[in-house]
Amino acid sequence: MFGDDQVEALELGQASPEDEFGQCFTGECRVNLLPTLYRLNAVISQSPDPGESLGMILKTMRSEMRMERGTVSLMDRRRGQVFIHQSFGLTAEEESRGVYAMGEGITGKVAETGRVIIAPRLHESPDFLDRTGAHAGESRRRVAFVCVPIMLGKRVLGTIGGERSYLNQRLLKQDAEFLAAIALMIAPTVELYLIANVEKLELERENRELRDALRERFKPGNIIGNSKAMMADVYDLIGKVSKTRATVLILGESGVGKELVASAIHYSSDRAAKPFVRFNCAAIPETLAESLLFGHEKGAFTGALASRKGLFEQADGGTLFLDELGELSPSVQAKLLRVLQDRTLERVGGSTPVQVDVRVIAATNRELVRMVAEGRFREDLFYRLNVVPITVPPLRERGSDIILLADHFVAKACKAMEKSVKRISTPALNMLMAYHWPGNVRELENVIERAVILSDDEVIHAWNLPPSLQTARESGTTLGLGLEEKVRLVESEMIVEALKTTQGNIGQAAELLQVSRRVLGLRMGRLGIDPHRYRASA
Ligand SMILES: Nc1ncnc2c1ncn2[C@@H]1O[C@H](COP(=O)(O)OP(=O)(O)OP(=O)(O)O)[C@@H](O)[C@H]1O
Repeated sequence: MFGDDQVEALELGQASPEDEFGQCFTGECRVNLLPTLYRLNAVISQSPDPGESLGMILKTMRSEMRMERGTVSLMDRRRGQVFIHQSFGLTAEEESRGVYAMGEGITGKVAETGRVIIAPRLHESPDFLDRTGAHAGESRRRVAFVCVPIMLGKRVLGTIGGERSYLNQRLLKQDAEFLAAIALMIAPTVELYLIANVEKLELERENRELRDALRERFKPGNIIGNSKAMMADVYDLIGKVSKTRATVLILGESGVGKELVASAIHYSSDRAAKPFVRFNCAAIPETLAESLLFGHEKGAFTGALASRKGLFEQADGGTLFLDELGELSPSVQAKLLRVLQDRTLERVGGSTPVQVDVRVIAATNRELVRMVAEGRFREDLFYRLNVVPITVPPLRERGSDIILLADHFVAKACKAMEKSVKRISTPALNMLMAYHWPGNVRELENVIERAVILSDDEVIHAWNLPPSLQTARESGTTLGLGLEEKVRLVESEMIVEALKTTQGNIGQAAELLQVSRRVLGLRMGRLGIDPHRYRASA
C-alpha cells in the first residue's frame, strides 16, 4: 500500500523459520482483516460519537490484530505536543505519562514528519524512550512497534501506535499498512473531534498536568530519608502494597509522615489517576461525619435540602484516607465496617444500597489495640483494617534522616520565601541531632522554616533555632554558663561561621561581621581561633 519512501525505519531481511510460523499464524488474521475494515468503516461513518470510533479501532487492534498494546494519540497544537488520548495495555498512570514534544520519541517523530515508523526491535530503536514507563523492568524480549500518522491532507492530527511480539518483517509491514488504512478512514472524524473538543482536550491536558504535579509531590521518591528504619519498615511495604488493593493501616506518632505515606501508596498504585480523598476523623463532629462520609438523601435531616454524595462515593475508583481513625464514633465505625465488608453503603436517610470501589487507607497515632481491649474501638473493624499495618518510626529513631530532612526543608522554605540559605552551621546541626523531636518531622519542618526566616547571612546558626532546642541537655552548650562565657561562645561561633563562609579570608570575614580587620585579628587571638584552618586548601 505504501512504498518504502513513506516508511522511516524498516529493516527487510530474509524470511526465517520463525517467519513461516508467523505467516500462517497471522495469515489467518489477515484474511479476517478485510471484513474488519468494512465493519470499522461502517462504525466510523455512522457513529455520532468519535470516541466510540477510536475505541473500536483499539478493540480491533487488540482482538483481531492481536496486538499487546495500542494507543491513539492526538495533537495538542497550542503546546506543540502529541499525547495519548486512548489506549489499551497501559495503566491510567502510564497513559498519562505519554506526552511527546514534536520529534520526541517514535510517536513524536511520526507526528512531526507524517511518516510511518516500523521498529522491528523496539528496545534497540534509538528513538525509543519508554516515556510511559510500560517497559520498565521488562526483559528485552523481541517487541516490535508500528506507528502511523493520522493525516488530513498534509496536516498531522495524531498517531496510531501498536505493539506486538515480533513475528516477521513482512507481516509487520502489513500491520502498518492496515493501521495506515484505518488512520485514513478516521482522519475526518478526528478533525471534527479536535475542533469540537478544544475545551475538553484542554481540560484533559490540565488534569494530566495536575496529576503529574501531584504524583511528583507524593511519589515515594519525595519521602526524604534513607535511615534503616524507614527502608525496612516503610519503603519496602509501600512498594509491596501499592501493587494490591489491600486495606492499609498506618501507625505512628503525630507528625511522622503518615499522610505522606498514604499519598505515596495511592500515587504509586494503579488508582493514581483517580481521586485521593482525605478525611480527618477528629476534626468533624459525629453527626456531620456520617453524612460527610456516606452522603445523605434530600430531607434526611433539617437542612438537607438536596441529596449529596459522600466522600466514599467521591473517591470511587480511588483511595479514601481516613486520618486519626481512633476518633471515629461507634455508629460510624459500624457503617465503615459494612463498606469494607460488602463494598456497599447507604446514604443517611436512604435505603438503596450504593456500590463503591474504594481502597481505604487509615492512620492513627492512638494505640488501637488498647482501645479495642477497652471496648472503645470495634474489634471486628480493627481486624478488617489491620490487613497490612505499616508503622512509621518516630524521628528520634531515624537519626541519619534528621540532616537530610533539615536540608530538604531549608531548600523548600528558601524556595517558598525566595531567600537564600547556603548551609546550617555545625553547632546548629549538633543541636538538631541532639534534640528528641516530640513533634517529629512536622516540628522539624516548623523549626527550619522559622530559622530560615530569622537567618540574615545565608547560614542557619544555633541562635536561629527556638529556645526548646537551646537547653544544655539537647545542645550540650550554654545552660549554666554566666553571661561572659555565653557571649564568648556566641562570639566564637560567629567568627568561625564567617571564616567558613569566606574560606578563611580574614578581610572578607571582618566585612561580614562588620568589624575592622584589626579587631577581628585581636578577637581571634583572644579566642584561640586559627583562620588557616578554614582556608580552601587546608
Ligand atoms: N519523610 C518525609 N519527607 C519529607 N517530608 C516529610 C516526611 N515526613 C513528614 N514530612 C512532612 O512533615 C509534615 C507532617 O507529615 P504528615 O502530615 O504526613 O504527618 P502525620 O503522621 O500524618 O501527622 P498526624 O498524625 O498529625 O496527622 C508534612 O508537611 C509532611 O510533608
